[in-house]
Amino acid sequence: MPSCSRSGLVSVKVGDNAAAAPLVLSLLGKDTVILSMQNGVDTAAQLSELTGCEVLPSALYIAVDRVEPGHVVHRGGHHIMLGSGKGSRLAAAALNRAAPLKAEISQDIPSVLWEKLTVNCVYNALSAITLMPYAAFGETDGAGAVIQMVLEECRVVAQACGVTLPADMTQRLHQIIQHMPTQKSSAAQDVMKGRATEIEFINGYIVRKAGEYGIAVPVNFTLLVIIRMIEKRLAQEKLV
Ligand SMILES: NC(=O)C1=CN([C@@H]2O[C@H](COP(=O)(O)OP(=O)(O)OC[C@H]3O[C@@H](n4cnc5c(N)ncnc54)[C@H](OP(=O)(O)O)[C@@H]3O)[C@@H](O)[C@H]2O)C=CC1
Ligand SMILES: CC(C)(CO)C(=O)C(=O)O
Repeated sequence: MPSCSRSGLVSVKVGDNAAAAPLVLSLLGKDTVILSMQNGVDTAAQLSELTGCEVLPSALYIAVDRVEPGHVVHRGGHHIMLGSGKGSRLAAAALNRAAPLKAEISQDIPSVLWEKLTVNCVYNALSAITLMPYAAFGETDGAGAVIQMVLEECRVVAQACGVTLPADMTQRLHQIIQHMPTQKSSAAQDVMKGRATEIEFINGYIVRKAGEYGIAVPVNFTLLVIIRMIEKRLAQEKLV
């Protein structure tokens, strides 16, 4: 018999985990399963450290945009992959009941999270810099080549970390454009709202890991620094 009866979904931006941790803890029941609905490879582990509780990681292929308070637009995708662990079956069942989603449990969540990280490395920064939806990347001369360069850097770093990205990753990236063409990345939404992005946990993660292994990742590094500059400008604009 499963021993967990409730699921708590954490979907604050990763940078807000520390601030949100006391609230998360105050809402926990004895059997609550915490599910991180956040991007990034190690963000569930970070939340687990902050709360002292087991946190299930997940990878979301669901494009949403909170266009105003209380108004969320779904722009495509309906797939969630959960890590396996205490309460994961109940959490997946609850998600499948609550919304027209396809929640599944993966026995190899590190690979799933690295694949999702690669999707985010490719699309989040490009969309945040250009403020364009994913369809634009399929239509812009040269964008495909940039996407491929980001992917190949991620592939080498993933391999150094012990994860082999799927051989058909280029096609998988293309499918993202097909499944959510009108979506602007969560990072683009942050920029449009004048907020800090999660870039340090996306391309920034690749750059840090690449540094540990002595791997050159110039394209990811360039995207990271451009977003840092945009964030700096947004922060300065808030001061005036
Ligand atoms: N948007 C998308 O399509 C996707 C997003 N993700 C991931 O999901 C996560 C959430 O992203 P997204 O939904 O876009 O982010 P949003 O910024 O739209 O939503 C974050 C929410 O967290 C709330 N929040 C912030 N700080 C706290 C706090 N200390 N206590 C309680 N609530 C807090 C915010 O409230 P307030 O508005 O009042 O500040 C806001 O409602 C991210 O990790 C993102 O990478 C993954 C896949 C797709
Ligand atoms: C699924 C996707 C790519 C949707 O835009 C996302 O994870 C994000 O925007 O952060």
